[in-house]
Amino acid sequence: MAATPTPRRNLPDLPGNPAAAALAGLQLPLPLAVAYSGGADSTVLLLAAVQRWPGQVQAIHVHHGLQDAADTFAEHCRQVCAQLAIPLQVRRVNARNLPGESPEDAARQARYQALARAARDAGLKSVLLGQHADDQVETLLLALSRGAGLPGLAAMPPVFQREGMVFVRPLLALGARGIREWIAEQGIPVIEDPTNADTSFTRNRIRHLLLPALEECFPQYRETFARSSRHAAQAQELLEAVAAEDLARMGGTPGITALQQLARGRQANVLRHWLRSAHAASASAAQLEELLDQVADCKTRGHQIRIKVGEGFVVRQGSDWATSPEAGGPLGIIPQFRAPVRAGPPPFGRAAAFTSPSRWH
Ligand SMILES: Nc1ncnc2c1ncn2[C@@H]1O[C@H](COP(=O)(O)OP(=O)(O)OP(=O)(O)O)[C@@H](O)[C@H]1O
Repeated sequence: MAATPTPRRNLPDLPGNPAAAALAGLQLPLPLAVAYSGGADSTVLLLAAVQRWPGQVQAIHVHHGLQDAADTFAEHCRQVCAQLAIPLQVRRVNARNLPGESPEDAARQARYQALARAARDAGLKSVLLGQHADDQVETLLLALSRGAGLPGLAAMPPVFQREGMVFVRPLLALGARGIREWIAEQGIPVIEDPTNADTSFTRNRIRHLLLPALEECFPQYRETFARSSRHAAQAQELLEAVAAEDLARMGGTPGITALQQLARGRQANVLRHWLRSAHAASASAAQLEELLDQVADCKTRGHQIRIKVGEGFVVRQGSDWATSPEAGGPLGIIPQFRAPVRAGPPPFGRAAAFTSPSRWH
């Protein structure tokens, strides 16, 4: 639904908004959107944004259609935005998860796509998201609970691009409590998503059980955990750069001889990068270990490699044998993604058939 321009009225004076300081020094491409769920965090962000950039801010609400309450959420957002004279778009998405995909991931993917498109359609240049320091800690703990590597431990980036749109998370240094307390004092209604209390979701168990314990044990945990995430993000950038160089030296596809000349950790790094960048795929730790073992064992012409990764297979490509003499004779084989043997579904396309790495939060 397109944004309905509404006559601008003066916003109520709302001093002490904790998000105001977070936006004060920010220079962002304007006009911009606030991703407005109707919850406390994005409401506080929306209020701070319209005061920081008067006349340059619109709200976008994504109607997930997953809960019965979704219509009520959208209606709530309409009413608040109408009262504050903030233009609002409501976008409906199909957020149902595919087999093997988590419902939260599916909803998140659909939401970011809808936000990027809605912002672009309205000529907006960036989108602000309301995740705060507690969300960041929850994301880090979720990553730890899955045994994630550096990309997961880096948690949510403060700025990223998706579908050509710049997304910004300006509240990552703010704790949830200050936000909640401030909005409660303003008498501005906010949505309390009923699923937030449902402890069958791991994130909610972290919020309700772990964070209070962390608070007692390490009162500074928000800052220190965030610092660790920044270290992880920086280290990951370095690893990406090394992997890109290694892959470029191999001509864009990992050759076995070239891989064998690298230390095992560096092989893993370049293979992960190749899978992600060329195939939008990610290997589990076990799959990658198996692939590395196979690469190490690959010493004869007849050695086959065929390892399942995501929805596809990494195989040793017989056809590339003859075309890669520079890779060192018989071991110059290039493993590539290929469909499993002919029976069954048609060969996989480059990206679509593989599970994407979960980098979007
Ligand atoms: N339905 C939605 N429509 C638009 N933006 C959303 C929606 N759901 C979430 N977002 C954006 O993503 C951010 C993080 O989402 P999350 O699910 O953690 O928040 P929430 O608990 O639904 O709401 P809030 O963060 O506003 O309290 C929100 O702050 C908001 O900016």
